[in-house]
Amino acid sequence: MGDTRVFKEEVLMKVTVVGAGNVGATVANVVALKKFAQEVVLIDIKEGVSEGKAMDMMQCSHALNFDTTVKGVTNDYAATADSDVVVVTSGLPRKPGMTREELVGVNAKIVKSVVEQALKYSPNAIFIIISNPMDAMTYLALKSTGLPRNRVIGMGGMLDSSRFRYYLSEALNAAGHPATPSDVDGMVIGGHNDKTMVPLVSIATLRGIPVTQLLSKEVLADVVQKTKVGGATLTGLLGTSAWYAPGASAATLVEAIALDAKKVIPCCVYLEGEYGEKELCVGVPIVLGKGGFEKVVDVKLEGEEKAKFEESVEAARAVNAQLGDALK
Ligand SMILES: NC(=O)C1=CN([C@@H]2O[C@H](COP(=O)(O)OP(=O)(O)OC[C@H]3O[C@@H](n4cnc5c(N)ncnc54)[C@H](O)[C@@H]3O)[C@@H](O)[C@H]2O)C=CC1
Ligand SMILES: O=C([O-])CC(=O)C(=O)O
Repeated sequence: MGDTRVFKEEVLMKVTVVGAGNVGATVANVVALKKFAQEVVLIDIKEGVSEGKAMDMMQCSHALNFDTTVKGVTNDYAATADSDVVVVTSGLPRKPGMTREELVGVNAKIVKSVVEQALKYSPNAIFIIISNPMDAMTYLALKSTGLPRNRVIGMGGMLDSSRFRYYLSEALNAAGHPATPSDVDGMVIGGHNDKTMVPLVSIATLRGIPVTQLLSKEVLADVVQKTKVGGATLTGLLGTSAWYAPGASAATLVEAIALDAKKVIPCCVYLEGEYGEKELCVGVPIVLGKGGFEKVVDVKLEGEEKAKFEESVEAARAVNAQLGDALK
């Protein structure tokens, strides 16, 4: 079968994934499949679950040809020491009928405690926050650790943009323009919530052709609405929230860091005046490379999209206000 190792000396990356549930296990699995990391440590509080999932993944390595070591541990942060990236998925998922924001109280305690423990053992790590409500959890992780803002990144925009591309491709196909989600370019910014995320219709394209030239206003409004409630739709179908696309999206962020890819990806980061905002974390396009986020990319927002982004910022601030004592 030959040597399939793809590690370069400078890409000997160690990744910790906190939470070995649906999303965390998927992140670990996709990171291993992508073959850029030397080691993935999966950690959970449930006895045996991380160990079992890691063992199951390692037993894929022959069939799927990867050399990453996946290790599972229960509560043993020493095993996570010197990780380059820590992905935080620990916490409750929502059930059908709930909003992500309803998870704020219970997940704030979990996220604060795991970030503090992980940081003790991996003082140089970049943190990727997944737990919901993600924008508030990213803000909490940043404020409670005092880390520089480039090392605390929330994942939501990558996933919401994938859903936007998916729904755009469906609408394009129905209108007689053959398209797969990967033929479509589209970005979602703002908060990761059902009501105020901002799919940027004005700059979405099918292989360079503006979708506004191919789809009616009514169809585009429907695509936007489906994108916004994409997570709730899946939660209704599954009885718990989604994991395949969330896991793949998080692994893609880890990969961009590992390979110093300098990819432009919408992520939730702390703003210091960009987009006219400060003192909160919300989704905007950033350049992602080995130092974490290297810069915020400015998209000139106009008209309705600008107003919608401002609404989204206000919604994110309102959830941050509920963090209360967790921020102390
Ligand atoms: N940002 C995003 O785009 C997305 C966020 N999510 C969020 O990710 C989180 C995880 O979702 P799922 O994996 O589906 O849930 P899950 O219930 O399948 O897994 C969560 C895991 O976290 C573990 N956990 C709880 N407290 C812990 C602690 N203190 N330390 C370590 N592990 C702990 C649990 O034992 C469980 O195994 C939820 O908050 C969900 O809302 C889910 C999908 C997308
Ligand atoms: O919908 C949820 O609660 C989980 C999530 O954030 C997503 O899938 O977008």
